[in-house]
Amino acid sequence: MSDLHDLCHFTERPITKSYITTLRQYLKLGIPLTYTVEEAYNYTKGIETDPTSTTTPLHLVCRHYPEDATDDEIKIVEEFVSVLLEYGAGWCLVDDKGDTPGCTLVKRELRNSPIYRQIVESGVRAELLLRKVEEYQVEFIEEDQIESQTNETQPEEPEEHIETEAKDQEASTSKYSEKPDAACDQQTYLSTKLEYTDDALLTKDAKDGVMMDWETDLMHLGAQSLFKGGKLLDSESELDSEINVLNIGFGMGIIDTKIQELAAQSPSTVTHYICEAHPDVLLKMRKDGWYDKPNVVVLEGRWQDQLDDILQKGGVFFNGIYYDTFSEHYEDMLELFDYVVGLLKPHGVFSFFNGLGADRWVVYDVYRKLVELDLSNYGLSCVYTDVNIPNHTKKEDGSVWDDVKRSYFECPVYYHPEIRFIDI
Ligand SMILES: C[S@@+](CC[C@H](N)C(=O)[O-])C[C@H]1O[C@@H](n2cnc3c(N)ncnc32)[C@H](O)[C@@H]1O
Repeated sequence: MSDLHDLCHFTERPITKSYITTLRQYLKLGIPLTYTVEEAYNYTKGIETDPTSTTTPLHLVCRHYPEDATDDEIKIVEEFVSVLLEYGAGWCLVDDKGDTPGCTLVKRELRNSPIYRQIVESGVRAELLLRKVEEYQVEFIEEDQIESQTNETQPEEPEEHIETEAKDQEASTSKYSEKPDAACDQQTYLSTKLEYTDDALLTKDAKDGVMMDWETDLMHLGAQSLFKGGKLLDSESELDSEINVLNIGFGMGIIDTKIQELAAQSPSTVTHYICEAHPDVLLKMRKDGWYDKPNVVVLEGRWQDQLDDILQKGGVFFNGIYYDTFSEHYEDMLELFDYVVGLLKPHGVFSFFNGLGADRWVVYDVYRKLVELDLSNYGLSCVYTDVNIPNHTKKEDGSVWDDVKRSYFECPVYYHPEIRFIDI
């Protein structure tokens, strides 16, 4: 433990400006505000191996932020956190307990605190910056490379991008794992055998949860949102005479079954498009008679190809589009937004299964904002309904995740998105 770490314990009360002054003094002395408890420990013990966790000063602030802080003290802590963030505190580094700073606040039930909001905003900024860095393939040069480059007359191209050590200790921001397996690589997934169980669709060998029936209520909400796009503009109740609904990703057919139910109740003719890429799922759809249902159009293949086709041919526009696939990433969804603006009717509704970053609440909150920002660039606005999801982690005889490789949803609340063109 160093003086910097001690400072983050807020043992001296009240918390006054002197905390900021001292923090800035440490900065002047060249102490990085990202200095971890593990690094300090290793330094004092003469240990040379790299630590496996990163308990940063920001973690300590989140652990020791006093619950009874006065308004004046809260303002100082906010300023303290701003300085930490300005000087590189990572919003998604994990500490010795496997928590990010935001997770620590969630555990302390301080999700409504201003510093939680600061961390979420910093997460949004970091993700946007990271995207730009990746988009423009910005290369970082290691210090020793800089030295060698400045010493040499013929500068060499740096051979590889730097992988920061911290990367291994960051919380995952994607729905599924980082390893090149069926859960994150489309080509691998599409050639992986699947199996339907009583309450789930899994990859046969690795037991990745492709779809699980605890999501049923959320799928019903999704289906209802799509039919809201059946109403004509400037009308309380007048419906399109022809309603087109598109669901991307059949899985267990939960949302499609609900769409069929709502279509049967609708006074308008509803054409129900289903886009599905996996051969095992297509086989199941055929066996279960989906190909024979009137007004159902099965688009066999990846949405990337199928929607391109529809857009090229023209003539079909949707009142509702729902997106819920597997082994795709946020970048894929960003690509989908291009098709959404091209294929959604002016009064249509787009929705998706929102599991973005949902293995940690703070990451889920960061993605909530990112999605809003990204959609606004397409002239779309997103309204969330917060839904409690009781019992999604438990069933009578254990957890719903017992037979599944890893849980992909750990938040007690689901942010159900309804997306429309702005000003509609
Ligand atoms: C999570 S499940 C969908 C569950 C569905 N919402 C339900 O209510 O049961 C994901 C489905 O998307 C399909 N899929 C994955 N990538 C796809 C893609 N690029 N295009 C079309 N379908 C895809 C998978 O094969 C799988 O059937």
